[in-house]
Amino acid sequence: MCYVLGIDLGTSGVKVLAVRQDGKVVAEATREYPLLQPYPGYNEQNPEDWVQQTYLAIEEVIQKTGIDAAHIQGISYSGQMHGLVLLDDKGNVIRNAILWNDTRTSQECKNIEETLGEELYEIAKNPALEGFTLPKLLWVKNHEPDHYSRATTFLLPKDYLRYRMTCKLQMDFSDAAGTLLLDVVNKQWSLTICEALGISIDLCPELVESHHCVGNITEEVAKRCGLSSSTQVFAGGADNACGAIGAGVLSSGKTLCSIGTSGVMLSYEEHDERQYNGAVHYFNHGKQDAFYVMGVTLAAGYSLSWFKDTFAADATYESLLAQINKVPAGSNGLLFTPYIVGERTPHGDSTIRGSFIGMDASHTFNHFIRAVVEGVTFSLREALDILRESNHEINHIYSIGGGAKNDNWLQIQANIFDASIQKLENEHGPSLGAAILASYGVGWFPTLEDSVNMFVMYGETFYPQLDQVEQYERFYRSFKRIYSDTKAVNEEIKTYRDNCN
Ligand SMILES: Nc1ncnc2c1ncn2[C@@H]1O[C@H](COP(=O)(O)OP(=O)(O)O)[C@@H](O)[C@H]1O
Ligand SMILES: O=C(CO)[C@@H](O)[C@H](O)COP(=O)(O)O
Repeated sequence: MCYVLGIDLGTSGVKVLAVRQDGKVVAEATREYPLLQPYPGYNEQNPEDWVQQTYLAIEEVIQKTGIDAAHIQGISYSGQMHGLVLLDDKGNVIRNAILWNDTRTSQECKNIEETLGEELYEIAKNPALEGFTLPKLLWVKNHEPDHYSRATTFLLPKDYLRYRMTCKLQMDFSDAAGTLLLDVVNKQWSLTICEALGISIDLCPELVESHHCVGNITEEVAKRCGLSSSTQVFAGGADNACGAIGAGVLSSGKTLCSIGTSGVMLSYEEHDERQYNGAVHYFNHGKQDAFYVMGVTLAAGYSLSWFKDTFAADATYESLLAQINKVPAGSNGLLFTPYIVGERTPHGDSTIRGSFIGMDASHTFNHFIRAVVEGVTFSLREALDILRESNHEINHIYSIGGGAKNDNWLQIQANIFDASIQKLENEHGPSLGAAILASYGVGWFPTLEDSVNMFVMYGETFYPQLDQVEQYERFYRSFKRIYSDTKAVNEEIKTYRDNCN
C-alpha cells in the first residue's frame, strides 16, 4: 500500500496527515508552537519552531502507523498565508516571521495605496492590508534596514518549511497571490509593483503550480524524520486554497466556511472577471488557472482560544461549548465583536478592537461563551453577504477548521448564515487538501477532481431552523451597528494600548 503526507502549517500548530491511496486517513499528528506578541498588534513566530515541531509530528505519524517510509510516495503542504520569512545569502532566517494577523504596517499600507492607486487593484487584485506580505517587507526596509540589506529572498511559512526539507526555493501561485507582489491574472511577479515601491524583484522566488514537483526529501531530513529521500515533494498551497481543495470547493457555486485561528468565507471563481474593488480578497486557487474570493475575520477561532486561555485556561474546547445550548440564540442580549486584533472583512481597520455589548448582571459564563461563538459567526455572515450581493447564490456551505469540530457551532452557522452546513466525515482542514495535491502530483489520479472524489468524505448536514434564523436576523442587525458605534472610542483609547510598548 502507498501513502502521501499532507502537512498543514497553521497558526496554532502544524498538523501532519498520512493518507492511503484509497483515501483512508491512517494517522494524524499535531504539534503546537507559540505565537509571539512582543507588543499590541505584533504577531510573530520563530520559523525554527515550525521546522522542529513538523519533524516531531512526522516522526509520530510514522511511529503510530509503522508505515515503511519508502511507501510514502509524496508530500505536500498547506500553510498560514502572508507571513514574511526573510533569508540571507546562506539560506538562514534573518528575523522572526511577521504573521498574517500582525497589524503594525498601517503606514506602509497607506504608502502602497498612495503610490500605486488603481494599479494595485488592476495587478494584485487586492487592497493593501496590514496582513499581506508586501507591507511587511516595506516595514522591515523602513524599520530594520540592516535586516533588509542582508535579505536575498523572502518566503512564506509553508515555503520555508518545504525549503528546509528539500533545499529548493519556490513559491506556489495560490500563496504568492497573498503577497501583493503577484500579477494575479498573468501569474508572474509584478515588476511594476516592485519598482514603484523600491523592492528588488530578485527577492521574489521562482513561481510554480501547487501540484508541481519541486524535488525530493533531502537525505539529512529523511534520516531525521524516518522518511525516504525517494519521496517526492510537491509545492502545496495557501491554507485556504488547500482548505477549499480538501472540501471539494473546485467549481462555481461552491462555498467554504473555515473557522481556524482566522475565519474565512470563500467562494470558487472560474475566471477573474468579477470586480470586488477590494471588498473581499481575490486569489489564485490551488487548482491550476482557477481563483477564489474570500472574506476574512482575523480573530475567529482565535477569539475563542483567547477567551479560553484568558478566562478558562484549564477547560477544553469541548467542555467550554458543551453548555451553550442552555443559552438562547442571541445570548439574552449579549453581543461580542471579534475585533481583538483589528479586522479585515468588511472593516479593513487595524485600530478597531473587540466589544462585549449589553452585559447584564444576569449573564453567566455560558452567555459569554455563546456570545463569542455568535459574534465570530456574525462576522463571517458579513463576508457571506458581500459574496451573495455579488451574485454568488449560496444556500449550501462546506464547513472546516476547528470551529467545524463542534455540532452546536455548526448549527449556529446554519442559523446565522441561513444555509445548510456540510460537515466533512473527518475534519482535517487544509492538511487534507495538501494530501490531495500530493496524490495528484504522484499520478495516482488523472485530475485533482478525481483525487477529491476518492479522498473527501462528507458527513452530517446541519439545516437552518426557521425560528432561529428569524431571531438571528434581528440580532445580526444590532451586531452590524457595533463597529460604527465603537470606532471613534477605539481610536481614542488606542494610545492607552500603545503605551504598553
Ligand atoms: N473542539 C473544538 N471545538 C470548537 N472550536 C475548536 C475546537 N478545537 C479548536 N477549535 C478552535 O479552532 C481554532 C484552531 O483551528 P485550526 O483550524 O486548528 O487552526 P489553525 O489552522 O489556524 O492553526 C482554535 O483557535 C479554536 O478556537
Ligand atoms: O490571512 C489569512 C488569509 O488571508 C488567514 O487565513 C491565514 O492564512 C491564517 O490561517 P489560519 O491559521 O487561521 O488557518
